[in-house]
Amino acid sequence: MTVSLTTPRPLIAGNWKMFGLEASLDEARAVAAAVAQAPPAARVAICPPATLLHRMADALSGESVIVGGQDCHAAPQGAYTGDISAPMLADAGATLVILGHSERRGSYDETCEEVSAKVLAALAAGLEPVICLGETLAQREAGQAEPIVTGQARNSLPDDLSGQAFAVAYEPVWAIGTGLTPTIADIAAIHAAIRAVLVERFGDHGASVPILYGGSVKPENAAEILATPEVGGALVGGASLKAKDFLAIIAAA
Ligand SMILES: O=C(COP(=O)(O)O)[C@@H](O)CO
Repeated sequence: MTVSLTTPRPLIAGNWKMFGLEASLDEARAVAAAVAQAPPAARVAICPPATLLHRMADALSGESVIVGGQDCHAAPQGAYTGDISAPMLADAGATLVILGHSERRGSYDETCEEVSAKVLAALAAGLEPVICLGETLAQREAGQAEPIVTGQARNSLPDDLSGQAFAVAYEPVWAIGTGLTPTIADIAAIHAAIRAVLVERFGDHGASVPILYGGSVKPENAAEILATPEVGGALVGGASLKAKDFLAIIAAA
């Protein structure tokens, strides 16, 4: 991790996706207890399914582990069956929200423009958006990874983000849940390209926005990935479901 005076603490966020019932709260409690006992260098977040959000926020109230949502609608309320709005996430105790995850871009045809609108909705509700970007395997094999990801960065981030707390996550689609990861050189190259877009768009503020890496982050590879230039944290899927694994990744930061 390249840490400069303007670099905030790295962020290690667990995305539980559609996993977790009441009993899973014990894993979150175990993470919070360990973080309280030995405060890590990183900020720590857990993003459970919406059904657990309120209960997890209550269970972790007073702890330094923050709780986040996995998506939100761009409107604050309305007739949108099955959706959840940013003010609702905040009301349930979330302080952060993952937006534009490839599973949503892929399964729900979410466009960059929709993601951008959600970013504004999240900020208006006081949430810190974590905006996901990433190329497919076909795009990488066609030599298009960098233009695809920088294009997503340009189009998924609204113009006026000055002074706002947000983070970006580079998550190659082909690395999610597969055990595959890009080379460290490839991660560094894409992170540098994202950084250039952030600086071009937001000046000094863009220089300090954390850029997380996500995709098959495990205890075994976390230290090397987190030591890569411009990697400002990790967005962790499967390995965040077990406190032991998630804590090992947090310790690597
Ligand atoms: O999708 C992600 C990566 O999942 P892994 O199971 O860690 O490959 C990322 O958003 C974290 O959920």
